Amino acid sequence: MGFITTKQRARDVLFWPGMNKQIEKMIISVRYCTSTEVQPSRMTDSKNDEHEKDNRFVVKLKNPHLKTMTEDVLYHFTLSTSTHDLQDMFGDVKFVCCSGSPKRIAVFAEYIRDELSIKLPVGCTLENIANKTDRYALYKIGPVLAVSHGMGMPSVSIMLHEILKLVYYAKCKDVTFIRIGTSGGIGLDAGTVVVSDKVVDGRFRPVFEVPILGKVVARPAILHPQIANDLLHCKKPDDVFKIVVGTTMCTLDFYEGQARVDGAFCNYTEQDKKEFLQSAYAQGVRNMEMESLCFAATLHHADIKCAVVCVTLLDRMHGDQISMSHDEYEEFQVRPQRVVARFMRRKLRLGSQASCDE
Ligand SMILES: O=P(O)(O)O[C@@H]1C[C@H](O)[C@@H](CO)O1
Ligand SMILES: O=c1cc[nH]c(=O)[nH]1
Repeated sequence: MGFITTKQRARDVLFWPGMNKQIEKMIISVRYCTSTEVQPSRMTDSKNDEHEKDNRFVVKLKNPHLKTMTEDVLYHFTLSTSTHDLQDMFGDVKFVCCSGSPKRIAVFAEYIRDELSIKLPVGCTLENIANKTDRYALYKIGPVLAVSHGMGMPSVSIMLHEILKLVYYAKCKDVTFIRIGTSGGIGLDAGTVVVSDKVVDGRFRPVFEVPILGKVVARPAILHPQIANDLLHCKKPDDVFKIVVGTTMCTLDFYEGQARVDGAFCNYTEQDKKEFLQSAYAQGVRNMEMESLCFAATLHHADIKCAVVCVTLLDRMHGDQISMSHDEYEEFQVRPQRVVARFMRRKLRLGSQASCDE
């Protein structure tokens, strides 16, 4: 769990290889305020019990080497299979929600705690589980893991390798990953929430290319259509923002990669840029960001359902610079979080069954 009492925060618990499992479990249950202390999710009826036992839903990884390792260190999260009981800490995770910025993911963790009515024990605060490193931030809020991934695909890829191993060692079942991001919109008002139905690279190709052992391996980037559809239906009539579905272009860079003319370099004209954006729009592209391709391809490769939901910060048809006020930015970035919260409440059967009620 991601909860540490203020008293406990000061002293660090020592774990060592070969530590008696019972002692280790006790320490972890005190340190992370185990799931018995938070309100259990309502996915516990008899139908779901059967589902829980069904091994088809367990996270499996296509790496035979993992089975031969005596210890696996999830280096960028300062977690390890020999110092942490990952199953005890994370075994009940159903959703992994990801955003670029550690600050935004911390806000999301607090927000989702309230939305899912997760009760922290008296004196406990939500704590960054990866607080010994400044690479990523990681929070656990009942069945939700909230993790930051930094900017760009290399950073997302490292996060995904380690979080996928985490959910694998934790024996998590039926997990869904959702990227909750910001993006540049194409032909959309700023503040629109885009649910991606497809992701493409800067050349309109729905594949993520990874050079491995000197050869390019192309992994198809595929999102889960049903989840995209469910997210889209989490719209409420009184929302002040639109939710649309569209293709997301994932680029290697924020400036030239996204046809901006305001980077340090630019050897094309405003007209060239306009034509590129118009051509993208004609091909169904509604926003641009920098992580979705690696996200969709890696999770599809791991046979895990995933979705991408991003708010647009500007309409790229009208300019390149993002110059909104801080308050507007804060309000915009919470919009996709609200949609995802409704979706998770619905899946966890909290509140009304009939809709994505908040
Ligand atoms: O998850 P976020 O909203 O941080 O992702 C987008 C894409 C880039 O990483 C970054 C550029 O500002 O924002
Ligand atoms: O224009 C934008 C805005 C946010 N993120 C991007 O990648 N591009």
